[in-house]
Amino acid sequence: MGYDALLWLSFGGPEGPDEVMPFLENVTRGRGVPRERLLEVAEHYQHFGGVSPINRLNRAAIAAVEKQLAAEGVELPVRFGNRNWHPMVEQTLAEMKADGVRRALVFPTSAYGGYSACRQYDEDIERARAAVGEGAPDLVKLRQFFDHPLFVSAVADAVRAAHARLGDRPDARTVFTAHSVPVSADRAAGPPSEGGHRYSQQIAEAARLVAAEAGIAEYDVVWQSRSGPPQVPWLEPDIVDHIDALHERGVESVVVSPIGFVSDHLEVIWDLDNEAAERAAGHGMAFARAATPDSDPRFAELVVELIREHVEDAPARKLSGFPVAGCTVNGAPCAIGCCEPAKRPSPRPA
Ligand SMILES: CC1=C(CCC(=O)O)c2cc3nc(cc4[nH]c(cc5[nH]c(cc1n2)c(C)c5CCC(=O)O)c(CCC(=O)O)c4C)C(CCC(=O)O)=C3C
Ligand SMILES: [Fe+2]
Repeated sequence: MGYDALLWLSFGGPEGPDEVMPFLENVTRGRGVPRERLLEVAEHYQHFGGVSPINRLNRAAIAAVEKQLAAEGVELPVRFGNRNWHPMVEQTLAEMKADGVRRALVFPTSAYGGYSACRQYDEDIERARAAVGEGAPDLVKLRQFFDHPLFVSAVADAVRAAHARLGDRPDARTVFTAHSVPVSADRAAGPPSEGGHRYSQQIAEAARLVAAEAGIAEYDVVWQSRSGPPQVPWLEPDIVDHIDALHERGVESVVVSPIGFVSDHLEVIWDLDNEAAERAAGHGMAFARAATPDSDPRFAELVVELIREHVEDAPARKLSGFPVAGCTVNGAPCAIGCCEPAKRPSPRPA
């Protein structure tokens, strides 16, 4: 098929208490995130013994994809590399080169466009290839999949299951949440000629598709886990504030679907299962958090389908009218200036 491997490219997370601060420093290097925010987030990790579930979940998802590849008779070894923590993508790519890989597909663990969700993975690819230098494997990134029917149906079933846990109350409110980003980053998301806001538009579209499939007429789209200095505007409302607002409107039960994420990483198990759930409990509201799609068998099918679609040059199976995006070679952006990193405030006055 012209490819020697699949590189599973993810965010990374610490796997012990001593790894938390070095990990956080990698994530926030040069990004103007205040020290206080870093220390606060470090606390969240320390509640779990300094271990984020993200690496374990990626390894489990990779095992499922390996099984699916074998079942479909596709011979493609899968390698795991991260942006911010071990196994670091630079190291993985060096090993791939040593093993004779010349050309690999890349599956990034984000379904969406935007700087943090798409373009930054292109930068990771570029950085890793530069680090490996001469003879670095060519890397072809697979497309964004927020509107793929397998993604949508896996999330929709998880939302249905969460409603069932609350006893299928007709008044239960469905709330979709995704990682907030600076308003400036969302404005810059997508090809410059197409008006920006591609990240928030795709989140809204995925929520619409999931709600339609789950038969939910009314729902909200909100944001979580904002970072950065307080004076910089990020996408709002925040999930926790939104729970207050729902309570004030008399809503008594809520289902929260982390549609912006593929797995239960730390921002899901802390910011939702802890902070948002506690706020709901404080108001006496019933609360259920819908599962993320990575543990659904359809997720492995989705990954293999994206691979086949690419190598067989088959038409993209998708439910939205947004153009196919994200599939580029060796870290090139989708278009000149696409999802350009937003200008970030300097951490210190210049
Ligand atoms: C859009 C988006 C996704 C979804 C797309 C995708 O999945 O890739 C995502 C995923 C994740 N974000 C994660 C963790 C963190 N994100 C941070 C900071 C930031 N995220 C941002 C955006 C996003 N982030 C932004 C604009 C920042 C500000 C700094 C910067 O501009 O880069 C910080 C720094 C501390 C803080 O201030 O929160 C941490 C620790 C983890 C791993 C959790 C674990 O360890 O299990 C995952 C999967
Ligand atoms: Fe993040």
